[in-house]
Amino acid sequence: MHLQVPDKTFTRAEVAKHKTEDSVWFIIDSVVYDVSDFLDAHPGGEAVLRQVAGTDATVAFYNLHRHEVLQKYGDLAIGTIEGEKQSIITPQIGDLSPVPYAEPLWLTPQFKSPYFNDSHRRLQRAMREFNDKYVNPEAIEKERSGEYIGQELVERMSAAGVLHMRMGPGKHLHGVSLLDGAVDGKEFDYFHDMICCQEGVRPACRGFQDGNMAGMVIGLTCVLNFGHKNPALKKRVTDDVFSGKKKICLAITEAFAGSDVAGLRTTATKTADGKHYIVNGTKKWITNGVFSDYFVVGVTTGKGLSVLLIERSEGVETKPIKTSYSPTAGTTYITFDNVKVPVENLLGEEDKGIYVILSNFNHERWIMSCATIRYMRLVVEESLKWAHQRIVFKKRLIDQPVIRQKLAKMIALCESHQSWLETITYQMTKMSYPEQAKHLGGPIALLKMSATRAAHEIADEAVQIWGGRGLTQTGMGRVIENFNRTYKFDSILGGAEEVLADLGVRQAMKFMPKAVL
Ligand code: HEM
Repeated sequence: MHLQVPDKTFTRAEVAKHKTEDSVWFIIDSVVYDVSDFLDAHPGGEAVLRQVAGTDATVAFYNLHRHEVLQKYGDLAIGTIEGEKQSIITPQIGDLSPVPYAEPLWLTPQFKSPYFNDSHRRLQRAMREFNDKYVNPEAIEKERSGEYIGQELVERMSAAGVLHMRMGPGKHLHGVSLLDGAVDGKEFDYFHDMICCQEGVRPACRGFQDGNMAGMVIGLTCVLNFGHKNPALKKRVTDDVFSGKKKICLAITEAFAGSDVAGLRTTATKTADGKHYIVNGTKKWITNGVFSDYFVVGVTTGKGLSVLLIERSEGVETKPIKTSYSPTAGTTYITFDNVKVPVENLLGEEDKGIYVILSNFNHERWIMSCATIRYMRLVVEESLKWAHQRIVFKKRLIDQPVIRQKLAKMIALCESHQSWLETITYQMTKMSYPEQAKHLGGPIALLKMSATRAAHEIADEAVQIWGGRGLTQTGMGRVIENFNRTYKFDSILGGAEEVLADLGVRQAMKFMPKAVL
């Protein structure tokens, strides 16, 4: 599809006359723009527009702007040049990108994959359309403004089953309408899960990506899997969260303990009548905490760790923490001051909360790998587009061998990690939960560790390709700037790179045969 412009046509000679004080016209990709009333409003200033008045400004324009600028300011177009057609494609809602390597191979028509069936492809199409229409515009707006996700979007995601799908495969999907039947909840597997996760990265707003119910993805799991002691509570919380009425988060890390969860210092002491716990302590870096109603909290209970579901109530205070990504993520410092929690709110067994916490880790780390790897691809796509459109030293960037070297490295890192991710995902579809815990903890830890190392390399190369724009939050380099500023979140959250590397090798050590040498 091309830009929608008025039917009128002009000759190039007619356009050339409009370079006067009162009238400034120019041509971009065969479309004629009258910017006479836009001169004052142009963010790049009036002088630059006057310099190209009456001429074909296509090269100059694309050297400085993203194509989407022309969609936003479509009213400035007054017609096309007689006998000419637009050549630049305007992406439409739901479209796949035609740029090489911009989509994973399984979505590239010429390539085949053993892993994906029709329901995966249907879900991918439906998810992309849904995100393009509803999620991405809000993501871009909220990433910039720092406001939290809007209730209308949360409810729309709830009605479409998008919130449910974010929790991965399971009974919670049975009988739920998922994007108007794009996939049946019973056949939803980890490849569907991967699709939801990877499609969600495309607006390139790392803060909003977490602000968009990341707390639910890691917090509600504990209620679904370990809330059996109190079925009424489990049902109420699950219904509240899936309907979008209430929000939930996972509160484990503290100023005292990050990846080292055994060092937690928030205490839960039973009252004399044995009916309540009294919780005291603090939690730090809690995603979505500021706007959450429910907190899944790691506490010490004397002989070990336990996990409690705590409702926002007297003694619970939350305040935002400023981080290097957008405040829209709702990163929070929480204090619990003599908070009274019914014993029925215990998730799993007392003093055995470590199993509740650990049970979350593999899926969380796998999700983070899906997202990081998809974000890397977005950076590759943007960089390929930019390298073809940016002219420096009288050549396109792509014509410089040094730029092609950088792109080659970026593409290779991206493709190799996606392939590894798909291999592990396939194992997940074939293994029971205990088998996954036994055999995949190590590989998933190594995948996440390696993906974030690759992200580090890609961010570094991409900023070198983009120059100042890779450090500028608005305009052409927006995606690169966001990636470079935020990729570190994934190398810390859910287990730091070094901790995961060590875990991966220690898991392998467990399987070493005794007599190898
Ligand atoms: C219909 C035509 C145009 C529109 C709607 C437009 C709009 C914009 C917008 C929205 C920006 C802010 C940065 C961004 O979002 O990318 C911008 C920046 C700029 N524009 Fe334009 N522009 C147009 C044509 C041109 C042309 C033809 C030139 C020069 C030949 C030009 C030169 C610039 C410059 C130098 C900047 C600053 C870029 C930077 O900070 O990196 N613009 N323009």
